[in-house]
Amino acid sequence: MADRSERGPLAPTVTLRRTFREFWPDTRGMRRFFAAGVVFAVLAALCEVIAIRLFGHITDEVLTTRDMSAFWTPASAWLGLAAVAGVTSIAGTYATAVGAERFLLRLRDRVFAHLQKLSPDFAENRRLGDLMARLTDDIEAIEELMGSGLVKLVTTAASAVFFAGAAFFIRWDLALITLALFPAFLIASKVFASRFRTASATERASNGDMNSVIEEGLANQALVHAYNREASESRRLHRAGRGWLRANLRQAWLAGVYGPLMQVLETVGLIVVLGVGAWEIATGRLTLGGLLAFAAYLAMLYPAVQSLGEIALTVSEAAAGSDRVIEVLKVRPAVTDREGATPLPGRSRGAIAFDHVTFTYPGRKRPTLVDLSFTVEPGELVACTGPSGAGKSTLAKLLLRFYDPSGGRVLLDGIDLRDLTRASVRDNITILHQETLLFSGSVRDNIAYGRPDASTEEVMAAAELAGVHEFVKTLPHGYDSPVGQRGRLLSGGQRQRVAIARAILRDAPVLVLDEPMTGLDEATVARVMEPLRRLMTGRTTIMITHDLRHVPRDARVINLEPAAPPRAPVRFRRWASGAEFLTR
Ligand SMILES: Nc1ncnc2c1ncn2[C@@H]1O[C@H](COP(=O)(O)OP(=O)(O)OP(=O)(O)O)[C@@H](O)[C@H]1O
Repeated sequence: MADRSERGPLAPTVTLRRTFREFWPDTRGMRRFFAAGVVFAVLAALCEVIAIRLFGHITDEVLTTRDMSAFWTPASAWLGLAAVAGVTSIAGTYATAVGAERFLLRLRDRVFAHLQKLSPDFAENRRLGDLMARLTDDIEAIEELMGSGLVKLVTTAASAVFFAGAAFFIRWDLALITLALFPAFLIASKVFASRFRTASATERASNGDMNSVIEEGLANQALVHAYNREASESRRLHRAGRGWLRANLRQAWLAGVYGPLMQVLETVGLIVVLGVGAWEIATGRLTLGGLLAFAAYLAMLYPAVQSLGEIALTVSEAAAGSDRVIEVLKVRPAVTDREGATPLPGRSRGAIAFDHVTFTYPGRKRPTLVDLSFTVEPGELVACTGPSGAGKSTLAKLLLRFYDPSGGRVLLDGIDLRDLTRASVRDNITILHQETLLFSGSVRDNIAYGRPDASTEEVMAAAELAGVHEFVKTLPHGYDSPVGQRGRLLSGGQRQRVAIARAILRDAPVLVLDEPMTGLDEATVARVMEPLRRLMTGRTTIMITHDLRHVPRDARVINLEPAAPPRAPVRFRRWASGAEFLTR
């Protein structure tokens, strides 16, 4: 069998201006740190300019004349300047780091908060490792563009101006000759920057691919072992790693060629200066100290110009990261609170109605639900059955407003869910999923997840009702025992009972059970059933299940058929046993 593909598509390229428009507001509050970084770095550069001038002075006044008495004053000044340059440089680096780290924190928070607003299906349909890479490495790349990169750009440009200015001050005509090389610098960096951007985009995407393979492989390790797929998973990682390696080598090659090319240009400049300078000294228009200082300014100026070119490469790399983050930020939540939406007044009575609901998933052509109508009275238990793919779980997603119907209405207490705030709808509904969802943390943390303010007594009482107490007694640290990643340290039945305790503690008036018995054996089902009945008591319950054996006898049964347009309107038919079928 062929191995699964691990390559995700490259994110669409966005312009630098769009990147700045998107992220510049996030630098609010940090700009003063970046400004301080610039000021200190510029001060340090100024110190260097003066130090070189002192070096020229010492050459002419001490070395050429061999007069030691003229040495001490400029030498002490030079030392003082070096100390000032050191301190300002440290201050600049630290201020920039403070701004950069705070910006990173804010940006990560923002992107994560955005991801949290998207429908849960979004994360499920994406490769988690790739999403994680966007929240870590790609965000760092954006910081390099907007924060430390910008500081570097301004300070390097300022240094270049200082060194060029000082060179002009010594000999403007000589400086003009050397400046003639600058266009060559700029053309070279432009040519390299576009290639570097393509290589960086590939490298970013490959990084996401590798993360995805590692995340999936570790999360599904039991499946990998059971199916003897260790070697193929390793091959997948190797392939993703090779993609990353190729992209990195391409970057290294470009950076490697770029450096020496700049050096050649730099050397040409220096040789021209020395040649012309020697001739000027011979004609007495320039001192040796002047020429050496000029050459030293040039030796500082060229790396600064080279750095400017390198910043263009960093910008390319950062832009590739920002493309990937903007791609995620552009995804709009499937559902938002409409203007004027109000919270549900008080606790819901638990009256639910689906009124001619039609629903098509975004990006799908065929509807999943067509013209579906039914009601559930307060406190009633309704079992929803039907073949796989009929749309049973979709019904739960509409009730929790993960999506809005494409046609018709879903009502809670007679109010269209779209007129209510999402938070108040979800506060009144608890869902128990097919796969019990637990966070790594203690048993207590997981039970209190829906009500973090609950007292220990309340947690214990819920645990008692859910049958958690009997197995918690056997755990080494009782309620403080860790449940492991996704609750893997507990058995399936234990996990389900923790989830029931969590639901009992939350005490919402509406309960949705989405195949809560899936994967449990008969003995475990029997143990879970009793706590489940306690949970259902007094609540409106929709129980989604394949298996009618788990449905309590007093339940009204709704059978959902897969949508097959064109369809006739939905109507109920009495079933011999008293249950009802949804038919079309
Ligand atoms: N996020 C999604 N995006 C696109 N289509 C989806 C999505 N989730 C479900 N579907 C499609 O909607 C249809 C109904 O899915 P749903 O999960 O509601 O069925 P179900 O009746 O609960 O099935 P099962 O009993 O197997 O869990 C399926 O054809 C499925 O492929």
